[in-house]
This record gives sequence, structure tokens and C-alpha cells, in this order.
Amino acid sequence: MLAKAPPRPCSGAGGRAPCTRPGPALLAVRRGQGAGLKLVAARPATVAAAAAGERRAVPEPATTAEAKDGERRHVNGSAVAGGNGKLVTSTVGKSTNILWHDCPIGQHERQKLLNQKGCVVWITGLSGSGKSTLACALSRELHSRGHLTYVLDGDNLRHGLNRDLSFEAEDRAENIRRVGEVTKLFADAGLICIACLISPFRSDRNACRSLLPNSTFIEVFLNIPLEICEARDPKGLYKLARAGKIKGFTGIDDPYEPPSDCEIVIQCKDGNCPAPKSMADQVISYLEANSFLQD
Ligand SMILES: Nc1ncnc2c1ncn2[C@@H]1O[C@H](COP(=O)(O)OS(=O)(=O)O)[C@@H](OP(=O)(O)O)[C@H]1O
Ligand SMILES: Nc1ncnc2c1ncn2[C@@H]1O[C@H](COP(=O)(O)OP(=O)(O)O)[C@@H](O)[C@H]1O
Repeated sequence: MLAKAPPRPCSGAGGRAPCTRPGPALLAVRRGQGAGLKLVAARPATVAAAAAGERRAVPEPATTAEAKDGERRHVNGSAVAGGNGKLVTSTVGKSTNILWHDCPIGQHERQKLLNQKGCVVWITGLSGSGKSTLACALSRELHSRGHLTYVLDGDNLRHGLNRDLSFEAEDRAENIRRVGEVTKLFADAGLICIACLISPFRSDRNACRSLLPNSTFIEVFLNIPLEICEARDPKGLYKLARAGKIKGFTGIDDPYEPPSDCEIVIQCKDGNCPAPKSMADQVISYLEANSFLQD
């Protein structure tokens, strides 16, 4: 966890209002909605459980009290095991009777080891805007400075984890949801996780943001005009989309919703786009200024 929430200025043109998003505690409560137990690694009680190295649940106050009669019953819509010393399970989505297991080595310990803070750099933009290029340049530059990163590239993930998903809106949403959950794990592992996906819908990106502790989700908008992306067209996909051979192509006949409030905007000036190294440096300046490159 960050010792203090860093400021989140927009390092691109225009600037932005100071962050008014809820802090970790509030996010934790929100994340727990719908579950009988609300377990978040950031919560002090959970950290204490981890320190104890026990398998135990750390419920929110509303569910702390165990069933006095010692019988299974429902609390907040979830089955709760009552009785003395019984573990309290929860229901999350379709997963019933599940129990969070904390380990004594947590994010804090891993961050100390790595001398960095786990976070997510989420790069969004049109196909051809340079997401993969920026992700790789950033990863290379951080690696050369001794930082551990991992790139989650939308195109690559669709070769495996997300091979069952199409480009229909609901499958794109599921694509982003899954990747959001993976980025959360990588950030918890202490890594600087760089995700680069078109992620065309604002609500999907915001849902990923809400999974992460405050300020550790850094959204980078590659604001490259469609004409430039289309002129690059390294895979020839825009050409196919214009010819009607690919349906639902982002920017052509499928929507892209630009971020309204992101941490970093990268854009061209007078038709000149920043070089990959310069884009990476812009992100690194943000990471440095907000203490992510130190424990
Ligand atoms: N219909 C359609 N629309 C947009 N993109 C398409 C489409 N069909 C295939 N592709 C290729 O898939 C890559 C985007 O995958 P993502 O997982 O990043 O997309 S999304 O976030 O789910 O929208 C994208 O890669 P990038 O060019 O790297 O963005 C394309 O190569
Ligand atoms: N900053 C840049 N300046 C010039 N060309 C770029 C830049 N970034 C990417 N490119 C080129 O644009 C094309 C698309 O880049 P890519 O990283 O694959 O985009 P995306 O992952 O968003 O589809 C590639 O041919 C790449 O070399």
C-alpha cells in the first residue's frame, strides 16, 4: 500500500481536478457488496490475519457476529457457519461457501523486496495508436532501471486466457473484467503491471480502476487521431474494416469512449507524435513523481 495517496495530476494537456475518488476503505466496502464477507488485503484487520498466518475470515462489522444458535443461516444473502470457532464462509457471485485465505507474506513484504510499489499502468486507445509500442518501451526502460514489470497485451491475451471472447460489446466487457482482475493480482504481487488493451468502454475501465487501491490504477490515454492510426494500419485491419470485411471494428463501426478523467494523456502536436521513448518517459515521470519507483 502507498503510505499516502499521491496527487494525480494529468500529465497531459489540460490538467485535471484533484482526485476525489474514494479511498481504500470505502472502496473495500464497495467491493464487498453482495458478499457475506468483505475481505480486502488493504484492510488492517486482514493484514493482522495475514500476520497470524491463519486461515480465517475477517468479516465487516455487519457480519462479525457468528450465528448464536450454531446453525447455518443466511447473513446478507450468504450462508454463514455459526457456532464457536467455526469459520465463516461467504458467497461471491456464483461461488458458494468460499473462504479467503491470507498468507503472512503480503504485498508490503513483496514491495520491500522489489523496492517499488505495485500498480497498474492501463494504456487505452484505438488500434494502431501505439499501445503495445508504449507498453514495451515502458517495460524496457523500467527493466533497465531495475524494476519488475509485466505486460498484459490485449492481442496476446486473446491467444489464451481470452480466446473464447469475441469483439461484441459484452465480450469486450468480459475481456476487460478478466484482465482487470489479473492486473489486480500482479499489482498485489508488487509488480508494475502494464495493461494495453483498446478497452473502448469507459465503464469497463472504471470497473477495473475500482478493483485497485486508490491511486494505484494509472490510466494512460493514447489520444492519437483515427486518421493517424488508420494510416499506420500495420495489420491491415482498418483497410479490411473500411471494406466491410471486419464488422464492429473500433473507431470505424464500433465506438471508442475516451477517458474523461485519466492520469496521463499522450498526444501528437501539429501532426507529430511523440517517439516511443518519449511516451515511456512521460509515464515514468508520473511514476517517479508519485513514488511508485521506491518502496
Ligand atoms: N473488431 C475489432 N475491433 C478492434 N480490434 C480488433 C477487432 N478485431 C480484431 N482486432 C484486433 O484485436 C486487438 C484488440 O484486442 P483488445 O483485447 O485490446 O480489444 S478490446 O479491449 O476487447 O476492445 C487489436 O489489436 P491492437 O491493434 O493492438 O489494438 C486488433 O488487432
Ligand atoms: N510513437 C510512435 N510514433 C510512430 N509510430 C508509432 C508510434 N507508436 C507506434 N507506432 C507504430 O504504429 C503501429 C501501431 O503500433 P502498436 O504499438 O502496434 O499499436 P496498438 O498496440 O495500439 O495497436 C506500429 O507500426 C508501430 O511501429
